[in-house]
Amino acid sequence: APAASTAAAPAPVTTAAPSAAPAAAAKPRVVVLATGGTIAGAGASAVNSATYTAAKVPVDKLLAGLPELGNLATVTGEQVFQIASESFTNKELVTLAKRVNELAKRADVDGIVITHGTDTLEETGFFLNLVVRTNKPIVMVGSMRPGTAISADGALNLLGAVATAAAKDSVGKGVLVSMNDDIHTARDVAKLTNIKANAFASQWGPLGMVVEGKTYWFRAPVKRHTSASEFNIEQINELPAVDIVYGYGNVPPTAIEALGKAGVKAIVHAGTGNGSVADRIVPKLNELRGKGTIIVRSSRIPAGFVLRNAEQPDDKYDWVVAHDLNPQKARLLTAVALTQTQDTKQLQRIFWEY
Ligand SMILES: NC(=O)CC[C@H](N)C(=O)O
Repeated sequence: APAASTAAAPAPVTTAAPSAAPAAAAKPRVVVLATGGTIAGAGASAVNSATYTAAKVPVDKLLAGLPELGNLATVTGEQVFQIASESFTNKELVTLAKRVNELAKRADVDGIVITHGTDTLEETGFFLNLVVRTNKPIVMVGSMRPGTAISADGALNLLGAVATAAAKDSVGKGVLVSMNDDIHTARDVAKLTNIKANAFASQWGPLGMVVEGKTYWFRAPVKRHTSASEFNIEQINELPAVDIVYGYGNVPPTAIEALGKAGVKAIVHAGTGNGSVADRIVPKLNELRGKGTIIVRSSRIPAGFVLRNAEQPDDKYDWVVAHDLNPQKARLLTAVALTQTQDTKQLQRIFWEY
């Protein structure tokens, strides 16, 4: 058998028998970073599919319960946090992104899986997609039922996520979300259904599927991400204050006034319809814009996109539109972009490109 040092040599063009290098050496190495959520949840009984405590089970136990992972990759686990994802703050996002970045730079890591609560999974995934400069697969995964429930979905989702992180054809596709047999780009995906296992959907469709530990692809992202991003977590230590106000009938200006007083750097307005803004709210936003606050016009509608200068004269008001990003993702892109520029033309370019 050839020495192990020849393993990286170009593949022979003959049909000679494969080298007898140990199988373990050829296996992709995947690190599972655990942050909590239902995938680490536990309930009182097997019928408790929706009533349970999230973030209980440590990563070692999750991995030990799924020995089949060893057929796909050499898997190691690391507990980063043990929280429900609604309690994530900017601090956790930055800490996690820095850890993912460190691991992605290591020669002995081929892919990274992040177990996460589903409530803000799309936010963390999109943030990583913007700031971690790597081509290596980064795959987010969660579950809708705790491991103690009948028909728990966590084990299969985790198997799919490790398979996706281990797959060579996942390279360069940015941060992915592997849930319920689907593979989504973290940029497009959102939690759109509660309770049920098919919680996640992308308005432009998933990228592919993962079935019995094998990936199948049908499309690829066209927006800038990871290695093609102008942002880099190595230069980001904190995020500026950016918050969201919601649009609805009879909305008072109270929340906007409070955010203005709190000194937020930007407000994302989650408007009705095509990002429409109530007549009494417009002057409140413009008053803050006059003081330098960035105004981003998004929509509470989960599909379609906000068209610039429709519904509101964005050029005249010097506002930015969120394109097709939902308000929570628009918050993150605004915060990341503000670490580089305050210029609204640049900010709008960034919203078109990412
Ligand atoms: N299905 C879930 O993961 C939801 C549990 C919890 N609210 C969380 O987001 O962490």
